[in-house]
Amino acid sequence: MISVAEAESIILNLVTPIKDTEIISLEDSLGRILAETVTSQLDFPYWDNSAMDGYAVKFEDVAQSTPESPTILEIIEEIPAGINPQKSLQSGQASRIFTGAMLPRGADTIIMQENTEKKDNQVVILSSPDSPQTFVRKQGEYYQAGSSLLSPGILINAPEIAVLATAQCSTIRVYRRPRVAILSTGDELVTPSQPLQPGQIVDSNQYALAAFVSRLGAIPIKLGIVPDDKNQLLEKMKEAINCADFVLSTGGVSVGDYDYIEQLLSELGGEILINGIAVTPGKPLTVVKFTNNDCVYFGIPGNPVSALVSCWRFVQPAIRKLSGLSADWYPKFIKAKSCQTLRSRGQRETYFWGQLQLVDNHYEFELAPGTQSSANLINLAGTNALAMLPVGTTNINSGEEVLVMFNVI
Ligand SMILES: Nc1nc2c(c(=O)[nH]1)N[C@H]1C(S)=C(S)[C@@H](COP(=O)(O)OP(=O)(O)OC[C@H]3O[C@@H](n4cnc5c(N)ncnc54)[C@H](O)[C@@H]3O)O[C@H]1N2
Ligand code: MOO
Ligand SMILES: [Mg+2]
Repeated sequence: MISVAEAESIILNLVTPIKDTEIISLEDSLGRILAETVTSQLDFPYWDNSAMDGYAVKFEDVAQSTPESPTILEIIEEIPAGINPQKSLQSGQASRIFTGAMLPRGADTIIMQENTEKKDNQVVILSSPDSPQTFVRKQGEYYQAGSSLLSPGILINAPEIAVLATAQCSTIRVYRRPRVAILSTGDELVTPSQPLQPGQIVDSNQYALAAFVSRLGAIPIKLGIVPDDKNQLLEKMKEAINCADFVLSTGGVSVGDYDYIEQLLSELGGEILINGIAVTPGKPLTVVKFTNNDCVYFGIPGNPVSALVSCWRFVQPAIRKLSGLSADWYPKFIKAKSCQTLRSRGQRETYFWGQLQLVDNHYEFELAPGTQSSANLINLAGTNALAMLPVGTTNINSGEEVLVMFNVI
């Protein structure tokens, strides 16, 4: 068996990022990966404008103002936001102005309303600003037209959408979404709506993995349940390999008489790169490459917790790289105080599921209550993190520090 670090590196080396792109609207861009450098022909701010409700003035007019010796200026214009000022300020004059409104020609300073008194068409300036340009947002201060605004390979979330909208990018070039085929294998499996006969079990993996794939911005292609029958499996596996960038099948990767996946992958011409990792849960994870069409096949263990932990630890970085993200592929770990004693045999990198919480300015890991068994998916709900004991560590006492992987979705 290979180590988790070796497996991670084999998997990431195997993955070629998607190159195909498509043009989509800004409205549809949430969760997509930008495929081009975005530049704008507009400066930002677009023009000099006011940061306060108040008066636009010439600094030299008001530089000596105090409550005892105020400056009185004539108000020549009112400039709400969205209006193009019509008048140029001369010495001794002010324009009434509001937050976000364009500065009139001749003005270089804003006096906030609280430091003034209005008398008919005059304003009394009661205090001096520190310097010219006070409360002026200068054109191009945040961004100059033509320079790079956003780089390819970034994930588009609310902040990026704000930037794209302000740059008037109504259409955007993004990488196409990865296609991930999902199939569940096992004679014992039924769908959540089928009545359960003795010995059967509901296929939870199909739904959990589809949700996981969607959360990563990829397209899940649910191919359903396939019985432990070599011919049917072979056909479904072929279909999966031909329709997707990645295949995630669950079950049939251990050593039982009905565990056919590895044998069938060889028959299909796949090159088996991983067939067992020193990790728990998830030991029998099998990773296979198909050279003829770039497809990567993940034979994921059937136990429901093993399936999700394998996805979080090994498939997630691979989908991130595949999707065109330029960085941020790897799982994220931080140190946290363990609220329970964690025990492992020390022979495999061991993952425990539970919740990471910020308590009084430090992170704590709360183990999911009940049995930590790879067949017990019942206590998975609420899981947002995995505590990890490396090979060689057999015990973390309650109150001691443990490494916690927190990008668990
Ligand atoms: N002699 C050995 N037996 C097992 C070993 C071993 O090293 N030697 N490893 C164990 C470990 S660890 C795991 S993990 C499992 C992996 O099993 P498979 O990937 O072959 O999966 P199955 O045998 O098909 O099923 C295992 C388990 O999971 C349930 N299951 C399967 N598919 C689903 C699904 N879609 N939704 C929900 N639950 C599912 C299935 O009913 C079994 O209970 O092997 C151990 N055995
Ligand atoms: O490794 Mo299995 O994945 O522990 O249950
Ligand atoms: Mg099995």
